[in-house]
Amino acid sequence: MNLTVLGAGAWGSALTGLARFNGCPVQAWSRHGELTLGAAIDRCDVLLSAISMGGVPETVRKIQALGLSPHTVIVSATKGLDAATLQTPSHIWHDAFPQNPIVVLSGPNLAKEIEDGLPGATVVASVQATAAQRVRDVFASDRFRVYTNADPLGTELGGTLKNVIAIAVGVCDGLKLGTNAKSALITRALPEVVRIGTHLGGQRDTFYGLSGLGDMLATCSSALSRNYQVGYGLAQGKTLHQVMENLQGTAEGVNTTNVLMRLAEREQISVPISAQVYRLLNGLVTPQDGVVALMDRELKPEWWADEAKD
Ligand SMILES: NC(=O)C1=CN([C@@H]2O[C@H](COP(=O)(O)OP(=O)(O)OC[C@H]3O[C@@H](n4cnc5c(N)ncnc54)[C@H](OP(=O)(O)O)[C@@H]3O)[C@@H](O)[C@H]2O)C=CC1
Ligand SMILES: O=C(CO)COP(=O)(O)O
Repeated sequence: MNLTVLGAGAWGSALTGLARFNGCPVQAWSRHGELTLGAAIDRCDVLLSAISMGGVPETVRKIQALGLSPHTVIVSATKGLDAATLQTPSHIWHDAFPQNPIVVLSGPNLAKEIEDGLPGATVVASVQATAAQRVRDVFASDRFRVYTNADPLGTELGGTLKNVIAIAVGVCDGLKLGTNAKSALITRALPEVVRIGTHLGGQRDTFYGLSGLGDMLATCSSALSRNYQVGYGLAQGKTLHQVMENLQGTAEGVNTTNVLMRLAEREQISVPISAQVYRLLNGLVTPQDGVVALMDRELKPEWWADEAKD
């Protein structure tokens, strides 16, 4: 099975390494490399995109113009939301290539740990089980367990929404608010992610699995996470511009937060934690005042029978 990986950033490189470890022939394409996009997509069985969200629509358009075999399985490993359409990356791929099987790959996968050969697990999700299984077999090894799942949207949204929460948790740690506060924040963020994700069409159980809770725990508990680093830097009094200038790689949560707030307003979904992250990123609140706003919220039962309530 021939694999082409689009994007030679941290995640694309780690996934290329995992496939090569399994003996899979891999071509890695990046816009600055020597391999042309035409040659990269020619005769590939699996085309995996690890391009950051901002580059997905442009790359999809280029591949549409070149033409892609309808038999090629497309794998989206991007965790973001498109600012123009408010869509997920796999939706953009599906709209452009409706004949092709689409698989989402997402999980608690800090690229650096995978590059270091540490054990980990992920989810490959598709409405076409055989496509998910083919992708599983490309990446699964004794260092990387790959689970299949039939809910690509829920899998993708879990990986995307946790980036917003990782910014909030970075703030919490940057302000040295303690382990109790951090545990409360992550735990209360979970129903928020479930509320948004299920409203948008993901299945509830998916958000409690590897691609939901699993990825939230990884990203919120590691200083390797770029999104966590954004929150941490803001809590130290840096401006967003200063934080982004010094960041190694992409922190999708910044763009995702802005897109999420537009979605939440349009769909009337209550997102109290994400709303404070939005206000912080847009200079409408200080980190300290964001904490006060969350602590001052009306007291309520921990669980509502109606999950749409916060
Ligand atoms: N790093 C991680 O641990 C993980 C990351 N992800 C997700 O994977 C995605 C990529 O992350 P990561 O690899 O870390 O980010 P990086 O910043 O390291 O790499 C981003 C990649 O996207 C490419 N790219 C950006 N814009 C364009 C464009 N217009 N056309 C073509 N290529 C483009 C970059 O190319 P160039 O180098 O030429 O700029 C680069 O290869 C993100 O959505 C992230 O959330 C998911 C799981 C783990
Ligand atoms: O998605 C990730 C881990 O699963 C990587 O997180 P960051 O993008 O915050 O580094």
